[in-house]
Amino acid sequence: MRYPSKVKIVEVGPRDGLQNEKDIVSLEHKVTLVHDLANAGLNVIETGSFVSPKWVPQMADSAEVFRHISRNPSVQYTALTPNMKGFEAALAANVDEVAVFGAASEAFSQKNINCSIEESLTRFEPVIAEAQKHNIRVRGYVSCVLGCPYDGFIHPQAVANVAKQLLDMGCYEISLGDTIGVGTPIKTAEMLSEVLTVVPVDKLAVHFHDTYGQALANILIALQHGIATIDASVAGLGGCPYAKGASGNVSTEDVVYMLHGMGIDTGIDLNKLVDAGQTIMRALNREGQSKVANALV
Ligand SMILES: CC(C)(COP(=O)([O-])OP(=O)([O-])OC[C@H]1O[C@@H](n2cnc3c(N)ncnc32)[C@H](O)[C@@H]1OP(=O)([O-])[O-])[C@@H](O)C(=O)NCCC(=O)NCCSC(=O)C[C@@](C)(O)CC(=O)[O-]
Repeated sequence: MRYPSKVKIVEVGPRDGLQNEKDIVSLEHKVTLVHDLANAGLNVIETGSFVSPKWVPQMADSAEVFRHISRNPSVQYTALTPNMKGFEAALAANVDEVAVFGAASEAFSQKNINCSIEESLTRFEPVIAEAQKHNIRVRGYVSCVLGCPYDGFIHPQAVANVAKQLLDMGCYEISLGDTIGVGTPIKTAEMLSEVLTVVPVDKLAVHFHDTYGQALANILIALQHGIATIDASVAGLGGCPYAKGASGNVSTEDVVYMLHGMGIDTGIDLNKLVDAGQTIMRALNREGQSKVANALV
């Protein structure tokens, strides 16, 4: 079996990780987290989200987070932008890269961004066009690729359709999100095989939540399909406020440990990453979800 020799980790902890925290995390803790992650060698950090503060109050200070971070030139500091209002705020905050986020499930699209899949793609069009004018790369997320909290089963063809449309619209990378972490390895393989008929492997990323403890097994399947970009969240922080019951993302520490154990390079210092996770979990006053971090500590 051939595996990629190098994997890009997209660290989503400061955004996907923190967005579901009930108590507002202080600006200082958010900034420290971003700095610690950059120090650990992460070079793509999803730092915030320019969404409605009524919908996701925890992300209301994203512009402030961007203003207060000291930027490491080798790091891309990215953010979610669901519409032009979000994109304009991201531009003002000097974000390096933005992401639009669609879904393979109609019900989730309505609950999460208050519009149908088709309407969401129409809203993304000007965001992508404007980003291109400013030489800002746009990532496209597809949520609920292996199941939806409202619609249940999602057909792989539905995932492939949205992924292909986002690619054709100009997204440079498509991240396939198992938003509620229900996927299992064979289902993951079936979904990836379908998406790979329309999206080249070097344009794909995977984004697993670990609700049912399947994330690492599913990531292994993605690696076997040649996918070399993996989203993860330090200490396994996370969950989506519009996907009830969804637990955190797969923890970055666990992914890095597995990849290094397979001889795959990530450029990340695992000990510094574990420290970053410990620091944010102390601030949140609870234990992190990373098995590797808990074992090492
Ligand atoms: C998309 C909207 C805004 C539509 O929400 P809406 O209510 O339909 O929007 P609207 O255009 O009618 O505007 C309503 C109000 O929101 C304001 N507004 C409008 N846009 C913005 C903006 N960008 N930034 C700040 N404010 C904004 C707007 O100005 C107005 O303010 P008001 O006049 O009432 O005071 C809303 O549904 C929303 O913000 N949703 C975000 C939900 C979200 O962030 N979910 C979590 C991220 S997705 C996820 O976690 C999954 C992922 C990506 O990780 C992958 C995976 O795990 O699978």
